[in-house]
Amino acid sequence: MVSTSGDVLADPSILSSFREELLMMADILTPNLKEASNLLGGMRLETVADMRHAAKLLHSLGPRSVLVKGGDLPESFDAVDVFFDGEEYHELRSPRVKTRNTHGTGCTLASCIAAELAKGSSMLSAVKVTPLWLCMCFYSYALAKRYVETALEYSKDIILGNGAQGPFDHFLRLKHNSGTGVTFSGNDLFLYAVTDSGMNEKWGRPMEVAVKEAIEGGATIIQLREKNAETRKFIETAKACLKICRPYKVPLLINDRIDVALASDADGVHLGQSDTPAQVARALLGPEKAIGVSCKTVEQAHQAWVDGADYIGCGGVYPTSTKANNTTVGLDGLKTVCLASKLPVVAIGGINASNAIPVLGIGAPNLKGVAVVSAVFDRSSVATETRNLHSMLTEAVSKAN
Ligand SMILES: Cc1ncc(COP(=O)(O)OP(=O)(O)O)c(N)n1
Ligand SMILES: Cc1nc(C(=O)O)sc1CCOP(=O)(O)O
Repeated sequence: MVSTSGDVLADPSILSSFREELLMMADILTPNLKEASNLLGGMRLETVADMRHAAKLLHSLGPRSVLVKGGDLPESFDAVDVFFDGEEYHELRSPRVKTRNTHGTGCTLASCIAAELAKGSSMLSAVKVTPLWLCMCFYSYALAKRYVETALEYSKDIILGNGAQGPFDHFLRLKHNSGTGVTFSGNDLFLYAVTDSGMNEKWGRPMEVAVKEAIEGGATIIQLREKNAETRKFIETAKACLKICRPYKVPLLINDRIDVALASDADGVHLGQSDTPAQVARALLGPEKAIGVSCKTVEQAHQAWVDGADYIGCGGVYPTSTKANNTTVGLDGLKTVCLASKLPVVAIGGINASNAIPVLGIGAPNLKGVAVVSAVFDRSSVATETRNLHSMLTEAVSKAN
């Protein structure tokens, strides 16, 4: 209706249609201060308390939840938004990004919320208007706000056009990969090789050799899983392996250790349920690094998505002797988690060339591949075993399509 800079984008005659027809159909209403004021007959909005009052009044007009955006609130150093779901208020604050490039932030935020809600649509329609639905709306908003903040920060110094405001850059994620040339996608999970130093020692192979052979055999992503390495040695190993992975554009993730991922500029981390929460990892690593989370249940898979993870690892599919006391979820457990997950999934646990095909055959489109340790690293030739597994998986997938 009205841009943050004050430009009127729709004729005031539209207000009555908004109030009488549109608002009661809306899942969420996301006015900026000027729009909220217009919808409420010119009410003055100068403080966060005013915004809370406005959110409540707007909610009474029909939308299921309201987000009053305070990006241009005069009395605040922070960007404060007020979210109201009819029962509870949430305030989200973030430092104001000093930039003229704010054109389109409101539309982007709303589109991002819509996209996040759409990604969860099956669960939304299943639970209808329950508290969980309201949570979904709030979390969609929180993810959208993080995206907008990151894009604003990324494009704050761009000089484009002569207007009072400039555009901000929506495509940062496509362009910005810290210059590494590696951007994670779900398809990277196809053949996930997870290292094990004990197995390397047994076969007399340095880690770098094992990683190189796995990549040459067709591994599409590597995870360094070093349970006993000293921190400095772990960082050095990670840096050495990154030199091998980068030319192939194969992402290299670090198991558990965010400090090692940061110090080595690895492409991300894989976290278990008792490790650093993914939400904290995301805040520490930023938006470009990949984050995977181990999940055995539907609830854990939902939380991983909410926390901003990029994929989940689900297992143990079969019993394994690589990880002590690991609970097996079986093919049925894997399928249940996959069908509930909005993130891509990689299956793990006891998978090898003799039993991988039924895993890919469970009938879950977001199951993107298998993660293996002993099937490739506890073998005399890592390259040969990886190549065999890769060609078997490729053949199985092409037959299924
Ligand atoms: C791809 C993938 N999936 C699951 C795991 C297991 O991680 P976690 O639960 O943290 O257990 P440990 O690996 O730390 O023993 C994984 N590493 N990779
Ligand atoms: C590291 C790990 N995580 C698992 C889980 O179920 O989350 S199973 C596992 C070990 C997988 O080793 P292998 O391929 O040799 O069975």
